[in-house]
Amino acid sequence: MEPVVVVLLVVGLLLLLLGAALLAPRLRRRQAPPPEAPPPATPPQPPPQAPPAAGPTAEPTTAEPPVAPPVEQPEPTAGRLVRLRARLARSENALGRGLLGLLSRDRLDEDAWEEVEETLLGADVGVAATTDLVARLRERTRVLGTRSADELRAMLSEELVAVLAPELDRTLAAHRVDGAPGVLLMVGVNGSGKTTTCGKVARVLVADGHSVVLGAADTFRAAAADQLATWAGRVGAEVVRGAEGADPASVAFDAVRRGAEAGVETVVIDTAGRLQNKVGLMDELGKVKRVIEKRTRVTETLLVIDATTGQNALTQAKVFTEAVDVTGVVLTKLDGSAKGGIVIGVQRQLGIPVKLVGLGEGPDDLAPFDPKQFVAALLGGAP
Ligand SMILES: Nc1nc2c(ncn2[C@@H]2O[C@H](COP(=O)(O)OP(=O)(O)OP(=O)(O)O)[C@@H](O)[C@H]2O)c(=O)[nH]1
Repeated sequence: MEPVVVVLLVVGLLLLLLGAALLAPRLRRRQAPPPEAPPPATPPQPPPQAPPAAGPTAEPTTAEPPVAPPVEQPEPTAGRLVRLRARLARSENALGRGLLGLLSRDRLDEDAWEEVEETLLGADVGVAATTDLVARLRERTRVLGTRSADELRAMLSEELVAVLAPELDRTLAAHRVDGAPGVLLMVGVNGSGKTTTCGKVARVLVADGHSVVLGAADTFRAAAADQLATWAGRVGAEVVRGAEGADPASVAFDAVRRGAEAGVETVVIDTAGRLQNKVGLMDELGKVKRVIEKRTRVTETLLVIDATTGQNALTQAKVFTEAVDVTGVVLTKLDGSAKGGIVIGVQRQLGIPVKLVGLGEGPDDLAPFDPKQFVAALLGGAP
């Protein structure tokens, strides 16, 4: 064999050995066993705890369950008007004291009677009721002759109470009938205080020991449903609401169905009060009522009127009475008005009893209306 060939063979052999030496570890790695099999099952371990805070008494932290807001105990309704009578101070000054001052004049001439008339009209008593009242007072002061302050006060009180028709039934038909919850429908223009009044009425009912479901059928204003939910939460009542812009009638229907399932005493339904279009309003309210009545009867329809909007409120109120069969009036914001005579005017012109009055923004500032107590507050003295 040629020496060159021998050298080439040796070099080739050496290269082969070198290549084998380099590839061997890689091949060993490729054939390595799969990762370790999981250890046998053990009971689940608690998550590792954060190291305790420094200090000898530190305890390990644990998550607190969410805390529901405390359920409030509303004030009883009896005597609320008496408690809130100071809120009528503005009306007391403008109407009560004004009239008493005028009638105690020595000479009640035509000018004096004109002033009495103006005082009554200025307090929103309305023309018809003012004419009646002045005629009655003229007659009685004539018969009475000389008048002591007490006699005058008693006479005025009797006449004001009489013109408030104390014989009207002012009880709220909000209770179960024929095995179904009472249904209270709240209507009125926006801003009159409907949503607030729904909340306050729910409290009145809860205060009297009844259970309530609230229906947020004012789907026009999203905040109204939130507002209602807050009122409900405070007294532990349930609220049924729909999506913003949902059909108010369907929300009202769901609320009534839920109230029936839960066996509550009353379902209180808030509505939107857009007045820009009378036909639209009548259609909407009419439909809400019709749809509810597929299931059960609406036992009370309350018209909420803002006392501070005066005679204008009456014009709007009439639209509602044409749309639905209103059974009672709630006069809100009487605390902010010097025109307490609106109670007389509203009742007289609508022919519907005032059942509740709002005397403030506090949760229990809604009182069952009582003519004698109201007149006593106006004139300042015991009923
Ligand atoms: N001072 C006073 N404020 C009241 C009374 N009742 C309601 N309000 C206030 O009137 C404002 C309007 O009340 P809401 O209940 O939102 O009126 P609403 O009729 O539901 O209004 P919409 O939802 O827009 O139709 C709120 O700020 C209430 O706190 C009351 O008797 N006295």
